[in-house]
Amino acid sequence: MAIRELKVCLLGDTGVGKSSIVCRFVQDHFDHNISPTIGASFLTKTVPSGNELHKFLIWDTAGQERFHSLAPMYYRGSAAAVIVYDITKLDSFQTLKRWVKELKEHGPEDIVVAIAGNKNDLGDIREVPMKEAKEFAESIAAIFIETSARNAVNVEELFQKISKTDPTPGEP
Ligand SMILES: Nc1nc2c(ncn2[C@@H]2O[C@H](COP(=O)(O)OP(=O)(O)OP(=O)(O)O)[C@@H](O)[C@H]2O)c(=O)[nH]1
Repeated sequence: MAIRELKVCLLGDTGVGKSSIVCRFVQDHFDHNISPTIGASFLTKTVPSGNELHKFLIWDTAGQERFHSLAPMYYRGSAAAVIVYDITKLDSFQTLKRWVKELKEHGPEDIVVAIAGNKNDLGDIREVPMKEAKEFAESIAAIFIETSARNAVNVEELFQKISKTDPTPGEP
């Protein structure tokens, strides 16, 4: 069976749940006390898709501002970028917009962008309306999905959507 490799990086503010999304996808596990990422971490997961196997090579970057300058090392080689915000933190949506701008200016030309509004299990304290985020995603032709790493909602779907867009492989 043919294996297609897909390099994906996760970007977004600290604490939005990037590592939790990856942990849910790769290990189907959620940790309430997960530590902030230092630098970046790398994980892989292979999933069957039709007649192929899709191997996701995932770079989970650190959201803390002091690590910002490392991000180009990860997004430059990626076929897709998942930019995550926290639906309960308006600030994290502003940070997402800055990531979109940075990717447009410095990222690979054909990079597939997916926007993930995480923590949708916390809808009662929501600060970012889904409609606003969806419209923003449409305006930049990005994939949009709300996820809950905690409740395992839409995490697999997020990666499925990325593989369906047929992103070109990133540079080595
Ligand atoms: N309620 C809820 N909490 C979540 C969810 N995803 C992550 N969290 C919590 O949010 C906090 C931060 O999660 P992380 O996965 O470390 O966030 P991160 O974006 O990787 O943070 P950095 O590594 O600093 O960039 C942790 O306490 C998680 O348990 C979710 O879907 N729902």
